[in-house]
Amino acid sequence: MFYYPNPAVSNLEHILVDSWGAYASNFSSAITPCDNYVTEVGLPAINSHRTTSAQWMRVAFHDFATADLAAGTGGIDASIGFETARAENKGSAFNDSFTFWQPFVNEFVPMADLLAIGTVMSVHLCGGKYIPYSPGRIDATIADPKTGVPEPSTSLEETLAQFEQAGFNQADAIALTACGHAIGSVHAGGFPEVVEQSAITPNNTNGAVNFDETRAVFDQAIVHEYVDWTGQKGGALVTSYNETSRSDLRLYESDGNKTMLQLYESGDGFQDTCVELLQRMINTVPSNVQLQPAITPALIKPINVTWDVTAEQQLVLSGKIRMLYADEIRNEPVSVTFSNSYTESLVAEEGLGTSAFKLSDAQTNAATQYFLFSIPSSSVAGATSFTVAAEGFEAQVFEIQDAAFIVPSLSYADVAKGTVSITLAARNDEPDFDPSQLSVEIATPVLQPLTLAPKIVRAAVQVAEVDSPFHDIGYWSGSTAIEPPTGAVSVTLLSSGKVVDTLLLDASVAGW
Ligand code: HEM
Repeated sequence: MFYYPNPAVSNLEHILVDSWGAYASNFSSAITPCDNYVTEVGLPAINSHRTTSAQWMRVAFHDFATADLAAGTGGIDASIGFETARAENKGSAFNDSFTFWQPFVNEFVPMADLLAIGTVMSVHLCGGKYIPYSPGRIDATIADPKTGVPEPSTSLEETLAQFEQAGFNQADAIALTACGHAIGSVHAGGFPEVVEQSAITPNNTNGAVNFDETRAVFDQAIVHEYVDWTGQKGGALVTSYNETSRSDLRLYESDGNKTMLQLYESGDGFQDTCVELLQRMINTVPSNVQLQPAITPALIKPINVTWDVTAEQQLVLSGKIRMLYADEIRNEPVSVTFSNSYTESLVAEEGLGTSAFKLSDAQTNAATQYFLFSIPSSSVAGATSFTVAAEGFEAQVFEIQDAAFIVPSLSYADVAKGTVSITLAARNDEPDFDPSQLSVEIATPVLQPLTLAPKIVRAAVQVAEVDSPFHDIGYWSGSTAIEPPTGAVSVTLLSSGKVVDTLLLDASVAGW
């Protein structure tokens, strides 16, 4: 299967862009609407007063908070998964979030990248601006030996020292905390030292006290209600019955409320401040990690483009093209032209999608439309690329190759048997292509002890030539044992060590 520009960016771009409607990513569905609690369903979810979007941002903060900038350790590396038994990481947010994110982890998408994109999505879908999102984080394999997430009882001096070590000065610490506490609640269930148990009622089963009157909207209300002393007055960490637990009050007052007043007066500037600080937070990574350039929404995106063999033994190139429109869907034709000159005008599917993105200062959210194609190999023989063109779009070229590929309909993970079976197809009539140089590797995300973040187990698959229905294409098959996968098993086909094809098997909720 061809992933553009690569499997990691293709997967993560889907999460970023496809928010609602046709092919909405199951990731954003968890925080739609923004007060949704995905861990429970129906009335229990509503009465829980837990907020998945808020939990995601809290998890990112706690993973980040043990960063030591000078030492180059910690930051967003999903080590928080190993650290949930620490008193400083009380509450259900960590296990709830990791349980939800687990099926999305695969060889190309580490838990740490999901942790970061969780904050981007919560802010972006729930009223805030887009935090430029760069992938490339690496999952920790052990707990961060360093502790130090601020708690409600932590002294001001220690709290500021903890932020300082992670690269945030006093003004940053105040503003970042106000941004974080723009959504969500403090729960008496986990924090009886902050919220009195009387807050727990049949309609509020965890005794949630919201930070502001707009619990699930990423807005400035937290700052207004604190400064104006209205509504929730900044929330339970300001007003707690227990003076020791008034950590937000101590922090906000630590510079004589200067930062909070500046945020108050900055209007929309609050959102920009949050973008800047939250971006710094999610981009704080161990010094050996190199983040990739920020992902931008693809205006033209080929999806699930692959060679496959039909039941009638016909070799076909199929897939879809997602078009992303800044405003209205245009009913102009979309065409695909192959490098051998074969061209087709594509027909749109009925279902439309909506993105949380607004493109190039458009007033409305961007919209998506999908175009299917399925083309016999005889029409595109020898083609090495295809060009997608449509009125109002710059035409884009996407590379393909047909020397060798993993056959999707003949490759599968059998979870009950604990095996992966792969069939690959390769041309045996091309003088400069030698099928004997092909090798297959798989990478399986599996459970590991002490954290809900899967680890990736790699294995080679030995293949042997088998019968093929074609005279110019040979088949090679093989299988290998795997542990139960938690997400998509990735299959990589290499020719003399160079990747020629990739296929994610059983992507289920993480797929298209
Ligand atoms: C002095 C610093 C901080 C302290 C002491 C603190 C403490 C807390 C506590 C006790 C809760 C309640 C959790 C629960 O009941 O489930 C909470 C919630 C939350 N915190 Fe913080 N926090 C701090 C800074 C931050 C920062 C910097 C962020 C993010 C940038 C953040 C994001 C959140 C969010 C989103 C929630 C709501 C979670 C939910 O509704 O489930 N916090 N915080």
